[in-house]
Amino acid sequence: MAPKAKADALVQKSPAEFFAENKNIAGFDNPGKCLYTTIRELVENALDAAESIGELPAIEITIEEVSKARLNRIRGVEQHDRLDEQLYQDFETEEAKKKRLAKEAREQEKLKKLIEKHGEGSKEAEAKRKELAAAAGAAKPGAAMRGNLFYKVTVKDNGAGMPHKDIPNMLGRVLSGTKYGVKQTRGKFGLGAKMALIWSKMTTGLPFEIISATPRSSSRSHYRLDIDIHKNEPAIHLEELLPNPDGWHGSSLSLTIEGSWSSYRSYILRYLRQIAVITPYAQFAFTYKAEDDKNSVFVGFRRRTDVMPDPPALTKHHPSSVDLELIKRLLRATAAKTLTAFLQKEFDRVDRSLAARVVEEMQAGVEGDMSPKDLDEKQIVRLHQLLHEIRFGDPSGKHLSPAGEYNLRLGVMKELGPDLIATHQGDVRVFEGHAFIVEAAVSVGGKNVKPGINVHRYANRIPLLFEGGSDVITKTALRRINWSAYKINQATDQVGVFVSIVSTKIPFKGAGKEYIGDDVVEMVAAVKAAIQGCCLQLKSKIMRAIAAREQKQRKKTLSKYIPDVANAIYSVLERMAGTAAGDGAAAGAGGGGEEAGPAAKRRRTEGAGVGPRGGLRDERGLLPAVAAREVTAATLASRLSEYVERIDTDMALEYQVQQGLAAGEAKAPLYLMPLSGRHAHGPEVHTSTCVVKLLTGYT
Ligand SMILES: Nc1ncnc2c1ncn2[C@@H]1O[C@H](COP(=O)(O)OP(=O)(O)OP(=O)(O)O)[C@@H](O)[C@H]1O
Repeated sequence: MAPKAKADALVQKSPAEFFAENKNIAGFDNPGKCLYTTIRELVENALDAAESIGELPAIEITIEEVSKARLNRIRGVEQHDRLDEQLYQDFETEEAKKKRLAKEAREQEKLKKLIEKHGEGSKEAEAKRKELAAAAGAAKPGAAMRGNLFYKVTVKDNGAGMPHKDIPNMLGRVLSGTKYGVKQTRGKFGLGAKMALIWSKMTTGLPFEIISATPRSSSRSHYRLDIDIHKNEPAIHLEELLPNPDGWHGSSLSLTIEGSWSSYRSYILRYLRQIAVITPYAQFAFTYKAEDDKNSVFVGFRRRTDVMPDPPALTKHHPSSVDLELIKRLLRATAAKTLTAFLQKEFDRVDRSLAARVVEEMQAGVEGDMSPKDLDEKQIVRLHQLLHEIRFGDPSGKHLSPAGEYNLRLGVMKELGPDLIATHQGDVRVFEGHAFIVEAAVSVGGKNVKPGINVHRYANRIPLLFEGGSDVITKTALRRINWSAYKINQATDQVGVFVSIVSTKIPFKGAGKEYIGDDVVEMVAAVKAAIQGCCLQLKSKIMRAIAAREQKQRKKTLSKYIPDVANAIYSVLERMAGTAAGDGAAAGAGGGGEEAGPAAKRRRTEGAGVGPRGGLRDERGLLPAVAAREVTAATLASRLSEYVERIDTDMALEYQVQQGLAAGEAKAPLYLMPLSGRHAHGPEVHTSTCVVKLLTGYT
């Protein structure tokens, strides 16, 4: 008989337990990704903290390798000598070892042959070498473990710091933070730093080390704290106040975690490079301290501007964005005494008269001067329905803080140095009652840019590096833009597409904040419009560049033939000059063969006048000058070169004029000089925007 199934026991989990068990939801997938996400969360907190007090961010990021032996010393664990080697993952039998070594020898032989065939340093040899290095690592027992090491991660900022008493809850309680309001911030969920702490707890067991000071504080808070995952509560190991003699403000947060620098190094550096693009007013100093110093890395991203965008402002909930629960929460928390005042005070775009009209519409005994706390369940439901049915004005978007076209352009120029760049900032748009702005930059060329469309995504000025395939920005750039219409070759041009979305609500898919879904139609349209705005500007630049290139090529081609043409013409002229009296055939050939005979010869030899720009012929005619060696092949070549040069300038000018006319603006040089009493002026030309006085001379 089958055993009787036991009813599943009821278990309750704290939010900390939930996220510890499902850490991939928050971007903590594997040790390498955990190292990356830890840095990301701490850097974004640092930027938010500096910008919140209008301070130009200066952020130091340090990753320090911690060997297992050192970690054990820190944790007070004694050195462990193995008793039974066979128990361990990295144990290898003699036979397996022999097999592995034989295989490695065979592969080395193949590499030798490739070097003989293609040469040392060739693409083929290098590819094989890489393959061997990867295979050698993976083939050894226990390899899966070996890439992962332990790292002490420290991020220090010059931001707002944290109030002493709030630090344990801010950093030791999952889902607690100061960024839940309707405001554009990099952080949102009150989760990131705590996830890093949970990861640290799961892998090294070491606590958070925090030093923080608020502006003008005479002391620095020093905490060593941990999180009780079961209770979702901070566990404080050390709490002290240190003196702050130099008035420093900011925070320094340290964690020791397991990670994999080797596999996520490129992501970490790419992330920093991209955050430097969108935040050129910030300064980042990144140090990787390896146990073996020759593997250490330092990368600095200097501040390129002191112009910081206006900080985002806290705004009110838009009526169409609230759900039933939120309305109840607002009703419970409000200080407003009347329902009309409640609507006016708690919601965006609701003034006194609109609030009164909404109350009127609620009917069923609801009065404007009743206390909002007296609304019963049915009345609240009615209010919720009305807030979603009534047409309210759109949020203004003034509370948002886009990077700005200036910063975006500067950042791209600084990091990529492209040949061409265009930027565009879209209008404020709205989805689900939240304002958003999309900005874009599209660049062509530059250093380290691969051929094709290279998409860089930003949300609330955070670079998004993962899950690009599903993101609204990637999908729009790759599928919804007809690049060839803008003279851009999608496959071969080195195109950088930078799109930044800022909003009080970014529709991220998941708490890891890695990508924005492609299902918000308003966002799809705004992203497309922003990219197209850049492309339109680029198109005219590209067409101008193509015309200039073609012109250069034309000039090069013409110039190439000048020596041959000059020699050919000159040899004809020489013959004509030497045999002018009787060589009708030669003269006919030299004149193109369409006119022959003595009269035509006379016209040619006597010349048809002087060229308008001081040509080759003088009053005696060309042939006597040739006969006297006053005109040589070199003279002809030099005159032809001048002509090609002049045609080039004329064409360029004509092109410029046409371009100007095409763009609806005729261009002419304008000279400005200060007027003095000595200047006499004659007639005046009045236009809609200015008066032009024509100078007639000095008095
Ligand atoms: N470097 C810092 N300076 C000042 N305050 C900080 C700093 N780091 C964290 N905080 C405070 O701690 C809170 C919690 O941070 P945490 O990273 O856990 O979540 P968050 O940034 O609010 O949201 P998210 O999970 O989306 O990143 C923040 O809201 C902020 O108030």
